[in-house]
Amino acid sequence: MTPLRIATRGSALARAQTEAVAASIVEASGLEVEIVVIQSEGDRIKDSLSSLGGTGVFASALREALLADECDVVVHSLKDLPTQPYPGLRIGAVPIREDPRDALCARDGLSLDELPPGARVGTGSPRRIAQLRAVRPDLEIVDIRGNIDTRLGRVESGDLDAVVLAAAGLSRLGRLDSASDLFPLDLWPTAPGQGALAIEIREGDSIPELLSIEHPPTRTAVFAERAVLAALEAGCAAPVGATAVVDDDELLLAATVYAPSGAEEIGCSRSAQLLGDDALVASLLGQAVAQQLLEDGAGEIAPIGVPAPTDSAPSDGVWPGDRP
Ligand SMILES: NCc1[nH]cc(CCC(=O)O)c1CC(=O)O
Repeated sequence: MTPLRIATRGSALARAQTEAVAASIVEASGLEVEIVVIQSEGDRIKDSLSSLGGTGVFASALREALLADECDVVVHSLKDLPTQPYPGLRIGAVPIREDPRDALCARDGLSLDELPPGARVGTGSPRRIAQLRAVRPDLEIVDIRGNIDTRLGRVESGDLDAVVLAAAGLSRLGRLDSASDLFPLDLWPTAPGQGALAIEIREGDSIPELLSIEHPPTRTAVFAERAVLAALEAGCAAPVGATAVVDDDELLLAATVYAPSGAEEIGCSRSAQLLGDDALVASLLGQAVAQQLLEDGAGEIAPIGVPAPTDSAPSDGVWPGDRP
């Protein structure tokens, strides 16, 4: 039997999460697997992400490999996938989500409140910048990029007082001990899909073994979060946080759009009963939240597109996640 070829980016985080996915597939199905490492443009280029020309730089090399039959399955960080569906591909599984919160990794175990005035905090994400400015306008925010170890290294070297990173990434790399503060989602919603993975496959393929790693409540929650961004027509520079959770038969969704300066924010939360077509409910709830945000003026405070949402549900595709 030929092994299932599972492709990943080459970063330590991507490899760690792909190895975990591969291990659960093997454990659940006994399938033989092979991990294929693919270099992406996003990994090679060290400039700021915004100069790379939009979303999807991390995903595109992997997707091309999938379409070229160089692999059978691709593991992505869901929040890095653009919202539009990719022709010929679909999301074959969404595994159970890790902690979706953002973490502060500060020197001396400091919390955000305890950072001294003017402390230097590194992040490249417009959402995190706006959130930091909103609560601590005195901080000096330093635009950084690079992988998680590089970012943590800038705190260890004393160059920065702190960085903000996803708890999920820290956890997957065994670095959660570096987190000195975990931000509650109700005050600090994170990127749509943060903490979740997308297992992408070719549209026409059927890989029943993937069912063993599918977690339907995670899929429903992240699709609702994605639907907000898709309906906001938010570009990659849009400071938008969204967080959804499935509780019994209820889907709860909250989203906030920030002015880049952090001086203003507009939030909305809604819930819906899950009775049947969960993907449709997720999509409609996301659209309703986005529409409310736009009615409340989100388009005036943040760089987002503002066409009125149509009454057709968006496909289950992908959306412009925020940047690292
Ligand atoms: N933008 C890069 C990226 N993509 C996924 C994660 C973390 C893991 C996840 O959210 O699933 C990170 C790093 C970060 O934001 O700190």
